[in-house]
Amino acid sequence: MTDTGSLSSVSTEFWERTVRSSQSVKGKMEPVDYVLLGLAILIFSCWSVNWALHIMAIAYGKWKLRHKLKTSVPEELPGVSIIKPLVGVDPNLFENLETFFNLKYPQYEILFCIQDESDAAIMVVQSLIQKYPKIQTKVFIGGRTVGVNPKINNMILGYEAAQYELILISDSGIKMCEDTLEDMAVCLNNKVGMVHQMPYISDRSGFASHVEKVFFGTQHAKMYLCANMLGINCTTGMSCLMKKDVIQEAGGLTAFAEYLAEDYLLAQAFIDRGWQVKISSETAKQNSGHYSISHFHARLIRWTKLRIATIPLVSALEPIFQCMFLGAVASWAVSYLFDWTALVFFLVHVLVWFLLDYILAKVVQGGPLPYSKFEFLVGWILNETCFLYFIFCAHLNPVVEWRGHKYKLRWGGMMEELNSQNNYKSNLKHTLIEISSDKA
Ligand SMILES: CCCCCCCC/C=C\CCCCCCCC(=O)N[C@@H](CO)[C@H](O)/C=C/CCCCCCCCCCCCC
Ligand SMILES: O=c1ccn([C@@H]2O[C@H](COP(=O)(O)OP(=O)(O)O[C@H]3OC[C@@H](O)[C@H](O)[C@H]3O)[C@@H](O)[C@H]2O)c(=O)[nH]1
Repeated sequence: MTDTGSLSSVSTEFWERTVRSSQSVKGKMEPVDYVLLGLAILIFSCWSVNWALHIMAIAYGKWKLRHKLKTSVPEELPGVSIIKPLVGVDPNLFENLETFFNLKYPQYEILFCIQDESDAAIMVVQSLIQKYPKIQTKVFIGGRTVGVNPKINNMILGYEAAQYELILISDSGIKMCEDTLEDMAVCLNNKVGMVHQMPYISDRSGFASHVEKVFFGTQHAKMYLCANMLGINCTTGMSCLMKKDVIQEAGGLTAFAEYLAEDYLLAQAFIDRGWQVKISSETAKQNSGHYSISHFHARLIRWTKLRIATIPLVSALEPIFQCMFLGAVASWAVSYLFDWTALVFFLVHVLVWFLLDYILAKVVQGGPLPYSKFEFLVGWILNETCFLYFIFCAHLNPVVEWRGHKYKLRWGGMMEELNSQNNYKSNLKHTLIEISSDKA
């Protein structure tokens, strides 16, 4: 018998056995039995796909995150305008911003965009500019209202003043290594128009930080790596390098100012114009000095709301790829299809998932994990059990709170500010404080 022949005889056997077992349990097949049978097979298929995603994420992570592209002529890399949108100061802000003054990159400028004129971030930035007078910098305060998204309003002056062909949007909490910018820039070519860093967490002390690290190194990394490997847009804009002319072609940053998920839509604009969007080999080191479990959970709920409004279909599928939910429904499916014991199946499912996540966490870290196995276990259980609750909370209330302002999300990802009488439209100041000397 040929391979195809044996395969089709196996699948016929599976069907006959499945139908027989359903019939033997329930007597003659009723329409509802067909529905249950179909559902059980669908769940079992999703369950099988899930393991493929796990393996794919580990393999792709191992390859991509360790496979640095290099250029033999770094001095020929195009100039980069780095936009840093800042709101407030945290204990790590100075240290994080300082890493941008120490980049090993031939030509770049840093465009600090500070939302409020009374923000203490201005002092932090000024002291760094004084410390590194050779680095090209500009400071913009107050932004300009071009839409509702406050990050875009804040960045717009910096964006318009950018003089180089590449733009790096880099959130306030990001810490760079000396070669991070080069690592990103070498990924761009005549096919790849945008490169972003997969979100991760720098090594900070404390359980709250470990929980975030476990999340970004496991369930988040799994989907992020798989999506990127399959060419599916899954872009978080905390550290994104892109070609300015493509953004201009899409209408400039202003074109995204009505949306909360401006990062995802910006990447989509590149894809729609035939450009590829890739991740770089280094992960984004989020190193905000303010972190706690409640802050982390609030952020994940905000992101979930934003995904529900922007890409409802994907969001509807999200619970299916959660460990506990998938384990529970798959346990029912296998007990229905094969008469397996649901509880034993569920426990084995959770154990294997946990072990694969541990392997993935090590791959993403790329070195020894800064937490113990016990901390990983507790953080993992917390993340896996809370996620369905986040999805529930996100569905319950479409109002998003971001840096002290409230926004209501609409289908399609458009947003509307709720407390607009307090918003910063009223105190806009388009101020350019200082332009330092050119880099020597
Ligand atoms: C057979 C098709 C199965 C599709 C399954 C889809 C299940 C999606 C499950 C989880 C989603 C993961 C989300 C990744 C992180 C997003 C973080 C985030 O919310 N960032 C926002 C804030 O910066 C940003 O604005 C939004 C980004 C949108 C992300 C879009 C996610 C699409 C993910 C698709 C993953 C597919 C994996 C491969 C499936 C075969
Ligand atoms: O009102 C605001 C809020 C935020 N921001 C800036 O936007 C950046 C990201 O802010 P946060 O760290 O609070 O938020 P997140 O890390 O959750 O952002 C992430 O999710 C939402 C997307 O729109 C962002 O592009 C993405 O970076 C920071 O640099 C912050 O200073 C503003 O400039 N103004």
